[in-house]
Amino acid sequence: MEFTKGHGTGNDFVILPDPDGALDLTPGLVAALCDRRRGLGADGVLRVVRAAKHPEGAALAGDAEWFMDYRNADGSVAEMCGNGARVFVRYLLETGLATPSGAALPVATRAGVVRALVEGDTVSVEMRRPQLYDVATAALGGLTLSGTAVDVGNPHLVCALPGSLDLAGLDLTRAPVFDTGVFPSGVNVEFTAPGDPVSGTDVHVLMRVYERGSAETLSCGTGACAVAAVALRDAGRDTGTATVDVPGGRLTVTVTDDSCWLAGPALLIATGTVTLPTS
Ligand SMILES: N[C@@H](CCC[C@H](N)C(=O)O)C(=O)O
Repeated sequence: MEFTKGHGTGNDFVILPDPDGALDLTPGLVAALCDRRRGLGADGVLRVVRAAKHPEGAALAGDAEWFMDYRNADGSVAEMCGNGARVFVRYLLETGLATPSGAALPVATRAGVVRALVEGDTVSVEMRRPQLYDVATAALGGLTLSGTAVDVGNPHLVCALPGSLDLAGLDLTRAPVFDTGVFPSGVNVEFTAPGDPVSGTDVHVLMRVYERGSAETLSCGTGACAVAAVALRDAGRDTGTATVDVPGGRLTVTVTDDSCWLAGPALLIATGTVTLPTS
């Protein structure tokens, strides 16, 4: 099987070209590819399939030729992956599956069509505007934190740490416990602390994340969008720009009246072939 490896701010993916949708991408195969000791190692898999050749893609594609079939490292399916979309677009352009033009490139995802612009190392993706919809808690060890539930196509819970706690000191080796009544399909949990002012942006937030299906990752693009929307709300704003620092680097999020732009580096680092047991 041919693969490419790529990442966006350290959120890493195995990319599988499958234009005709011929690959039997089982949860077991995804988990084997993402295994960091016995496989290639990744936070998730991006299957590159022509929208018309994928049962979900065909219904969702609109004007998009390509469908991003995203899977978490444990093999589960997710609706959306912000960093994945940015890496996916880098892959389409570098392999010639899409042609660079001044116009934004549409990509179909389970959360609808997103549109991407590329400038040097930076890939920006326009996604839906995050919807803040509830208050919920996350428990981590002996700590219970209140947070905001946010829909970015996939589910998030954004919890600000009290000033007395150090973000870097949180133990994210175990999954936070959340309310399954609020999040029946699971949730990605972001922990945040305020950052020092950054010129040109309205808010600056430091974030760590425990992702549904992938455990702690170095970055989560949709998580950064959720965090930005909550920080802007807390600053009394509906729209604006946020700098979100994650363990893997820096993302910039711009929330507009009707959408959300996620910008940051997206890189391809290797290509090769892999053979793994499929069970
Ligand atoms: N890392 C991604 C999000 C991937 C999906 C997530 N784990 C979920 O299950 O919803 C991103 O960059 O957005």
